[in-house]
Amino acid sequence: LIDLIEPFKIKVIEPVRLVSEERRKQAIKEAGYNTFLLLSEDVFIDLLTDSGTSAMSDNQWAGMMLGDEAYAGSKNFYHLEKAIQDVLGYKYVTPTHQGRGAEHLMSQALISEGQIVPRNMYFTTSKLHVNIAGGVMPDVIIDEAHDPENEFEFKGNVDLLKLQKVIDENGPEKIAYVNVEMNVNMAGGQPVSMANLRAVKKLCDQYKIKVIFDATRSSENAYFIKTREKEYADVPIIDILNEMMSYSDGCIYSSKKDCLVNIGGFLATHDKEIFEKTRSMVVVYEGLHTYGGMAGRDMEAVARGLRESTQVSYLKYRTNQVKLLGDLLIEGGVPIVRPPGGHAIFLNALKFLPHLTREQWPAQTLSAAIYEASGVRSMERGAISKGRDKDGNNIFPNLELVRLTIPRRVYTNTHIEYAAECIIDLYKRRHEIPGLKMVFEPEYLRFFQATFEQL
Ligand SMILES: CC1=C(O)/C(=C\N=C(/Cc2ccc(O)c(F)c2)C(=O)O)C(COP(=O)(O)O)=CN1
Repeated sequence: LIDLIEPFKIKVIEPVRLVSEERRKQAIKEAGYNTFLLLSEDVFIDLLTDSGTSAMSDNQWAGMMLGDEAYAGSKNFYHLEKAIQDVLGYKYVTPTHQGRGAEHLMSQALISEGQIVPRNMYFTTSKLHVNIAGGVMPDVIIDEAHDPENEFEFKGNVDLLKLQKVIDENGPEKIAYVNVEMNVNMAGGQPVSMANLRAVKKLCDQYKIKVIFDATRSSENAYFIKTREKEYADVPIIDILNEMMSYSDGCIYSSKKDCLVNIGGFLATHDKEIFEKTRSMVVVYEGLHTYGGMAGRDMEAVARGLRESTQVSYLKYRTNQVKLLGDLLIEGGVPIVRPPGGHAIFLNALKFLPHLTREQWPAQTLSAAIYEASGVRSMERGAISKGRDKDGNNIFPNLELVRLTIPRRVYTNTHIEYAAECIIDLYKRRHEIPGLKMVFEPEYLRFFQATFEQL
């Protein structure tokens, strides 16, 4: 039990309720079988996302009362800047309203038309911002990451041969930067090893190619380095993070995950030129360079949350709670991505619903069916999220997944057990689940607003 014990006691609660089965059937129909379109009040256990859904600590709430809402020079910005310098080791910080704000600035600052940004598997908003800036994002993740059953413990790693090939085929000047995500979301929350980060930087330095991290879940990645790379077993998380970030020129960071807050983002860098470029742009799109679309109180919460996220007792509890869900589902015979990720468990919808064709959207179908059966909300992370290729054809990735994303410090293990039990029950009657057809498709990031009907 010691591995699961919460390093906190609960001071404030928010009531949740399980609405009737009849209401759930109606609610998911009204939502067009898209869990993004459900009302929060109809959701019992919300495993849609870990983004912005964490519970803050009393230390963070106290910080909210200390918001310096000066337009310029807010003291909370300097607390945020200091926290980033201490925890991540970057000297320069540009605040943004959330991760997408940082992705927008970084892409616009570093990418010119036709350039290439190789990345260890795509992320939806990251890829879109690269495309908007005129770039393309080839996938350079290791092959193991595309195999849901492969148990390699660093499935987020960059495949150095694939990266070398992209450089050789296009020439280093065509590479805007190499983009490395930590605890790769679309691969199942899979970490990158320190050895791999070091090797990527070494390769890029040979060609003077910049390395930009997506450090959004870097605290959880640091914990996996500490527990899976033996030379780091006795190294403090903050030192592991500093070393990780030393293998980059800068990062974008959505604070809404590992920083344990409801809103916020930033861009941080060692490189004064990148800083000057993004700092001059932030005033166009986000706000002054000392608030970037956040209130002073929110910057204070991020500063305190970033430091809290490096506590081993917290990271141990957090990642073991995710693993608990994975272990229960494996015990129940449910096909999931292995090994369990840092922030979520991903169901393999192709194996869960083998009677459906890809055009019946197995992951979308499963996500809707789980809500109807249990009031648990999950997220489609398969072909609907992947979208269409440049010729407008649907892409059907190997990973047709449903993400069960565990918010930080929110749910008890009883909630986790309830979710597992319901999904195992659904698995036993999986052949009864009908497929879906898409009836509305928006232009951008279709998974947020597309609607479906049951076949
Ligand atoms: C690794 C990375 C992210 O995970 C991320 C966000 N993630 C979300 C929210 C989300 C985003 C895109 C979707 O297709 C999605 F359905 C859900 C999530 O749930 O996982 C962002 C962007 O950070 P912002 O959300 O603060 O702007 C940048 N980088």
